Amino acid sequence: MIDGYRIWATLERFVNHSCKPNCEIQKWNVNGVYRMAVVLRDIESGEELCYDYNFHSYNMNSQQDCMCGSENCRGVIGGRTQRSNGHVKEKVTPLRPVGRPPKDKRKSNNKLKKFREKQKQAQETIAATFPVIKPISNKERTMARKYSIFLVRNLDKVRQLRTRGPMTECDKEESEEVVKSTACKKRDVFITQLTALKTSRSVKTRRLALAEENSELNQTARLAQILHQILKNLVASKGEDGKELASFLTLPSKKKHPEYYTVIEKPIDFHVIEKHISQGKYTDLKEFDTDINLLFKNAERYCGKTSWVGNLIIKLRQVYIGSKTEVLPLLEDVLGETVQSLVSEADSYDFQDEKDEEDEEEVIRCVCGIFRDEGLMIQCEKCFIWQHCDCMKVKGDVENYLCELCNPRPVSKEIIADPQPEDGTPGWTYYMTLMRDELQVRVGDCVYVLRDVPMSKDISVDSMKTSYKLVQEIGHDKLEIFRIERLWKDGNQNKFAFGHNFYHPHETFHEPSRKFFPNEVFRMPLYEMIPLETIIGSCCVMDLNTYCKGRPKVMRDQDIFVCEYRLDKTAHLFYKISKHPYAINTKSYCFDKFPQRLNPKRTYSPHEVPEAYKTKIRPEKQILDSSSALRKKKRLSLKGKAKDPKVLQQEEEQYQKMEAKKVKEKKNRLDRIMLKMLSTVHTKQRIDLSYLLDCKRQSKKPHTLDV
Ligand SMILES: C[S@@+](CC[C@H](N)C(=O)[O-])C[C@H]1O[C@@H](n2cnc3c(N)ncnc32)[C@H](O)[C@@H]1O
Repeated sequence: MIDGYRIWATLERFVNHSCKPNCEIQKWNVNGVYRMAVVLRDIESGEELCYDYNFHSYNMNSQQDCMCGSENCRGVIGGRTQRSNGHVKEKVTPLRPVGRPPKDKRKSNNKLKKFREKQKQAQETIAATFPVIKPISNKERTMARKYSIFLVRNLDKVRQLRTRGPMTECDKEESEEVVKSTACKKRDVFITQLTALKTSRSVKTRRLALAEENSELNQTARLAQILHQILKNLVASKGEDGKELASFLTLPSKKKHPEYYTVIEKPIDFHVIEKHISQGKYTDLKEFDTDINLLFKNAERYCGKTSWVGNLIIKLRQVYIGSKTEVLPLLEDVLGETVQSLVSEADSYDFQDEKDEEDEEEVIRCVCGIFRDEGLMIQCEKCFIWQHCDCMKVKGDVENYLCELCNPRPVSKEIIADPQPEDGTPGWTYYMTLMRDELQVRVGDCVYVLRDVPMSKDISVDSMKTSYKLVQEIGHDKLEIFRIERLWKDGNQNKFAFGHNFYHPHETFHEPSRKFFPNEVFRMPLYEMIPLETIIGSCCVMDLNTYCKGRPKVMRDQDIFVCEYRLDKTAHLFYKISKHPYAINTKSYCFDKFPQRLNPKRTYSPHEVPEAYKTKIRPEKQILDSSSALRKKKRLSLKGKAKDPKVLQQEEEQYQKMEAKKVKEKKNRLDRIMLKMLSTVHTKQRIDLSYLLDCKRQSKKPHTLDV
C-alpha cells in the first residue's frame, strides 16, 4: 500500500515526487496479487529517493506546487500528460526499466500496432469501394452521438451509394428535409409548451427559466424522441407470416364490441401511447413502461395467455425489452443512472418470476450453505432436498440417499474445492467453504473484515492485533466489506481468504452533486489476501435488481448493501457493472420476496445538507428573529414594572439601531474576508460564485460584488 489515504501504508509512502526522478514505480503481478515496486537507479550515498508521481490531476485549478527543484520542474505535482490551463505540459521521457518491457506493455504495444495496421487496411478498402465522404466536424460528431442523427443520415448515404452511386444534390435535400420535418414534428408540441411556460414565468429570473428548460422540458422532449423510437420498433415488428404483430392490438369499436369495455377497465392501445408521447406525458421511463405493460396485460386478459394473441404478446414483450436495451445509452444520457433497473424490470418480473415458480419445489440445502445448482446434485429420499455430491462426498449413483439430517452423521463443513485452481500455490489446499470458529465462510460470500486495530499496551499476544475477538471494542463502522473469491489453508494449516473490497460513498472521489443510496457500496479492483481471523461476520452485497425484489433469509437489514458500480483503482471513476458475479438465489426457501418491488431513490447522503440550511430563512433574518425573541423575553421579565410608553419606544429604537450597526459590521467583515480570499485566487481562473447571492437578488437590488 503506497497510498496512505485510507489505511496505514508502508514506508514507500514517504517517497516524494520529483520531475527528475531517480526511481520509478512498477506494477508487478506476484502470484495473482498486484504489487507496486519502487525500482531504483544508481543511487549516491545519502541521495533522496524520489519518483515521478505523474498523478492524474483531479482538480486542474488547484494543483499542488512542486518543490523538487530540478531543472525541468513542471511546477506542479503530476499531470505530465494532461492539459493544464489549456497548455500541454512539456513531455518528459520517463525512466525506462532495464531489459524487456513488462509483459502487459509489450502486449498493448503489439495490439496497438496491429490495430493501426488493420485500421489502415480498412480505410484503404473503403476508399477503393466508395467515394470519400467528407469527414464530420467535432461539433457535428458530438451532436450526432447525442441524437443518433449521424447514423440515420449516413446509413441513407451509404445505402444510396451502394445502390445508385453517389447521392445527387436533389437526394441530399430530400433526405435532409425528411430528418428536419420529423424532428420538427416531435419538437413542435414541446415548443408550444415551452412558450406557454415562458409567458407564465415572466416574474422569475432568466437563469431560473433556463434551468427549468434544461432540466424538465428538454429532458421530456429528448425522452419523447427515444420513446417514439421504441414504439416504432414495436409497431414495425413482424411475425412469421410477415404481418405486423401490433396490428392486432388496436382498440375495438365501442359500438361493435361493448363487452370489451366491460371486461377491460383501462383500455389502451399503441395510438393512445403515441399520443401520450407526443403530448410529453411521459416524464420518465416508468410511466411509459406501465402503459406498455397495461396494453400487453389487457390483451392477455381478454384473449387468454395461451391464445394466439397470448403468444403474440410474448413476442412483443421480447421486442420491447430488446428495443429498450438498444436505446439504453440514450436513456441513461437523458434520465441519469437508474435506468438499468427500469429497463430490466419488465423482464425480471414477468419472466423470471414465472420461471422461479416452476422451479420452486427444487429446494437446495447443502452443508456448504451455497444455494447454487451446480455440479452433480443428489436428492434426499426422505425430505427431498438437493445436495451437492462433492460436498456430501457421494457419487451420483447412490440409491436411497439420505441427507445428514435425515440420517444423522458427522459431516465436515469445510469443503475442499474440486478441482483445485490451476494457478494455486503448491502446498496450499483450496476450499469452497472454511470455518472461522462457528462462522462458515464461502467463496462468493461478502464479509465484514476488521483491519488495523490499534493495539492497547496490555495485549501481549501479537496475533490478537487483528482478531475478530476484538470486535466489541471496535464498532461496526470501522469494518470493511470484502468479497471472498478464494479460500485456502497454507502448509501450516493457517486459513486465508483472497478477494476485493467495496468502498462506501465517502471513500470515493465524486462530484458533490452525485447521489447515493443510503447503503450503496462500490466494488474496488484492489485485491488482497487476509487471514480468516480478521473476518468479523457475514453481510450481503446485492445488485440493484435483486435488491428491489427482496432479501435473503437470515440476513439482517443493516447487513444488506447494494452495488451497481465498480470504481477504478484510484476510486475516481464509476463504471456500471454489466454482469454481477455470484448471483443470489431468489427462490422462496432462501429468499423473501417483497409483495411489491422497491423503488429506492438515491439521495445526497453522505453530503446531507444540515436542516438549518434547508429552511429559506436568511441568516440576517434569523439573527433579527432571535434578538426580537430575546427582547420579548426581557420585556416579559420586566412585567409588572410599569414603564412610560415613550421611554419604551425610545429604548426600542435604540435597540434597533444597535442591531442594524451589528449587522453592518458583520457584513463589512464578510466583505473583507471575501476580498482577501479573492486576492489569493489566480486572476485568470476566478470562480463565479455569484449564484450564492441569488436568493438575495430576488428581494434586493443586484449585488455588485464580483467573486
Ligand atoms: C506520499 S507523500 C510523500 C511524503 C511526505 N512528504 C511526508 O513527509 O509524509 C506525498 C506528499 O508529499 C508532498 N510532496 C511530495 N513531493 C513533493 C514535491 N516535489 N513538492 C512539494 N510537495 C511534495 C505533497 O504534500 C504530497 O501530497
